[in-house]
Amino acid sequence: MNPAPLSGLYAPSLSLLTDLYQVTMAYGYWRQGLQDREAVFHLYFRKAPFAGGYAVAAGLAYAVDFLQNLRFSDDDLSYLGSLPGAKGVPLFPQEFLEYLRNLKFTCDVDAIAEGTVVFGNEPLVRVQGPLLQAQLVETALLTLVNFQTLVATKAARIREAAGPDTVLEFGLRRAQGPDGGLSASRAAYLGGVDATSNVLAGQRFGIPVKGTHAHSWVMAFEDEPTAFAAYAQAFPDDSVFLVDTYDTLDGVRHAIKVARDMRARGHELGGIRLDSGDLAYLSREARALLNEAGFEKVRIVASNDLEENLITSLKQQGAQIDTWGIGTQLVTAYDQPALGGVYKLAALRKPDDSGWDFTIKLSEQLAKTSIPGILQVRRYETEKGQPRADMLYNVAEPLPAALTLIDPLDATRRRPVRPDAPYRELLAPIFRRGELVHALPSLAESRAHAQREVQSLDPSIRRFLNPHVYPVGLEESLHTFRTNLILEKRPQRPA
Ligand SMILES: Nc1ncnc2c1ncn2[C@@H]1O[C@H](COP(=O)(O)OP(=O)(O)OP(=O)(O)O)[C@@H](O)[C@H]1O
Ligand SMILES: O=P(O)(O)OC[C@H]1O[C@H](OP(=O)(O)OP(=O)(O)O)[C@H](O)[C@@H]1O
Ligand SMILES: O=C(O)c1cccnc1
Repeated sequence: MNPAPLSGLYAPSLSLLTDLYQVTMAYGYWRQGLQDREAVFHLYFRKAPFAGGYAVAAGLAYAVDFLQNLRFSDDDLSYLGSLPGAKGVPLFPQEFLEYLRNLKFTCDVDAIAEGTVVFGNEPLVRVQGPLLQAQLVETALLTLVNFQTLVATKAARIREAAGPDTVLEFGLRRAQGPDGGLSASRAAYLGGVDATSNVLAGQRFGIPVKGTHAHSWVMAFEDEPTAFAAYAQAFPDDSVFLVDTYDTLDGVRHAIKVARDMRARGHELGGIRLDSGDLAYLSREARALLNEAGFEKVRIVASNDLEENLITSLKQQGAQIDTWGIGTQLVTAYDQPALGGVYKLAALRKPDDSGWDFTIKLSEQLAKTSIPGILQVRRYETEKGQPRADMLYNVAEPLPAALTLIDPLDATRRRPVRPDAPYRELLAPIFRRGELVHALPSLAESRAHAQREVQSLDPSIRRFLNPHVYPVGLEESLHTFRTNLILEKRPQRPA
């Protein structure tokens, strides 16, 4: 089941979830009669986030929901019609608004499945269709895919650090507003956390919901043992006590006392939570106290501004923590709050329909120069399914028999492709002529896919510190074409 992830969160129609310039360009194209010229855009980021070696694609289900519902309502049109230009005349004439009223999304969309590991320069989404439409959806696609890919990647890193431990996402209170919280909970689950404290995300996406209690629960009673006992009365088999309100190790002793009473009544304490102090030391001490008292199975949850590097360090210090509660750092992607995904025009059908004009955006930096063509990503893998290298190629041109990958940033770095190397193509058809042609996987399936994908990467690419750079190359004829196009477009100024 795939509930429409955006429904009810915002205005009845989300078609204005865009930058004004998409609408002004749409009007301009319409005036020029260019609205139906066939165009191809790619959505991609340039560099994996968090100085990491990979990203986990996410947000496609939101993008599909958005595109399926792309229609301008009467309210949308009257709002656009109310916008004044500088001289007080309406920015958009009525005839254009009538055009928008009848507009239906008719593009082809190909995309990389959520949960797939992806690298810089690889199109996560490719939109091909009438120029006006393909341009119009830029901003929404970027906002939907950039943030979730960022958070799913952060979650995958936290999962990597936590190993087999349980990871709970606790971020809603610190998230960037309601959808910052909701879509972060979704992306965090996709990227590998086990459960969320966010009840709306549980209801909407079927994510398991879990939690403990706050300090205020303890503060609302005369003392800590009374508070724990009261919580155990309410949840005799589902209690995790927060033990650090006054003194952590005294708190553990109080939890043990109440756990004994629970056991006498046939119930078991689920866990304790540490939320301050030296988590390595306190968790070791807590584990020793619990084990001595015969509570080996009581879990130790830790929270307090945790992230992947702290988890790694705490494990190295011998922390006895088996459940990690992660809020702020995960849902706000604290160390890199935005993924710089972009959406670039890469091909335009020639006016006489005789083929394609491939387009390029130049930049002073080669890293920011776009890649022309109608791109597919081919992932070469070992027989065991470990990714070895990715090749970007232009599906509109024939592929040569002998393939060579060329590093887009350094043409001297080349790799010939073994003719029999197994591969898979990452971009799959999602929409054809505006019709959804792909059965989206459930969130749980995408999460399982993400875990397999990240696990399949070599540890040198997964490590946090100076990860190995995964090879992504341009197919040689694409590289040559791009180089020539750069030379053709760049002004050659005399020395
Ligand atoms: N053994 C440890 N090694 C490294 N970092 C730790 C360790 N124990 C805790 N931390 C982290 O140190 C940071 C600060 O914790 P600190 O104990 O200084 O303040 P605090 O416990 O948050 O205080 P407060 O009582 O205000 O919550 C947190 O991010 C916490 O997760
Ligand atoms: O630290 P995070 O990763 O964001 O995890 C969520 C935090 O939210 C709760 O704290 P609370 O709102 O009570 O604030 P405080 O513990 O930071 O004082 C909880 O005790 C965690 O510390
Ligand atoms: O359930 C918890 O322990 C929890 C939930 C939200 C934020 N911090 C902790």
